[in-house]
Amino acid sequence: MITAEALVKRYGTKVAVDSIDFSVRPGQVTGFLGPNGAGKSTTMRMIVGLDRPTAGRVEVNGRPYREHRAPLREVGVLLDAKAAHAGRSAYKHLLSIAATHGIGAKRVREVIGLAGLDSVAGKRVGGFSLGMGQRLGIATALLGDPATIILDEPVNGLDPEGVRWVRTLMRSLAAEGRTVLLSSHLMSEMAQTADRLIVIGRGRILADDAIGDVISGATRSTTRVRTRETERLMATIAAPGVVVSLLADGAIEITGLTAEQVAVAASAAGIVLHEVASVSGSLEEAYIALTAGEVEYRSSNIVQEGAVR
Ligand SMILES: Nc1ncnc2c1ncn2[C@@H]1O[C@H](COP(=O)(O)OP(=O)(O)OP(=O)(O)O)[C@@H](O)[C@H]1O
Repeated sequence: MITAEALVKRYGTKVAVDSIDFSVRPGQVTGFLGPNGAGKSTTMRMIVGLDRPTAGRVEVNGRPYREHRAPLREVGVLLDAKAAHAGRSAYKHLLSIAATHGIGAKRVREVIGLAGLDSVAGKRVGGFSLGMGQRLGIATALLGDPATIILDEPVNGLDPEGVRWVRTLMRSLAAEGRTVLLSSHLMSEMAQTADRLIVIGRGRILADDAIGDVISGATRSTTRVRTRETERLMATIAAPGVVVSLLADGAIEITGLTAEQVAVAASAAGIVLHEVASVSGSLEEAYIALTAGEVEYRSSNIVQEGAVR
């Protein structure tokens, strides 16, 4: 469990984290999202005692990180995958960290296997690809078999198999009752991995909820219908607040009525529907909507994607 109360970090006049409160619960994967410069890394660094809060507090399992007697066994962290000593082998790197924390060589071999590094364990870390470095970073985070795991962009540089591995690993760690906090800019991946989301922008919390509620709160659901009697259906369902758009593929998209309401109205009018479906928004749409006014670094020419209307 991670809890933050009125947590603030200022660098000179720059407010990186602006008095935020949140809790990250055990048994779930919590996604940490926000535009570049939103304050995610700063918050994660404060959680693990690498940065001192300007005000407020943040605790892991009821205590500030630094006050834990065996922090590596309490919290596993991946903040910078390039942090490993380049001249050492992966095995020696892990062994040296393990040795200073009273962790045995057996656990080192376990995490090497868990991270899929068996075949390269004896190779110099300096020659590792970005993906191998990420795997080593995750192995390091798991070394102390911690109850809380914090990973900043863990899938960065991983191939599709590696991305899936991280997803499965995070889900299974949460299923074991651990607390998992994960940042990523990959929305589709986050949508498949996280149970809850904390979204921040310019150091403030924009959303903190179950992922489905974040999406439904920030996007609108539409009803997608296909019929040979498009015009009659449009006349049947016409009402204030109901907006109908004809899509390029011949289907129609309706806002303001649920799929059930459309089906009932069509049935009462004797209109045959070939397709009727409720289409909810995506996490990417929700994220873009939530962070629209909060982006520090934005490209000047944003192309709107979407259906032809
Ligand atoms: N050591 C520092 N000195 C001064 N400003 C800093 C420092 N570290 C971070 N900042 C600023 O604080 C803000 C938050 O940065 P942070 O790295 O936490 O964002 P982030 O959400 O992790 O971004 P990204 O997605 O790009 O990693 C940014 O405006 C950043 O420039």
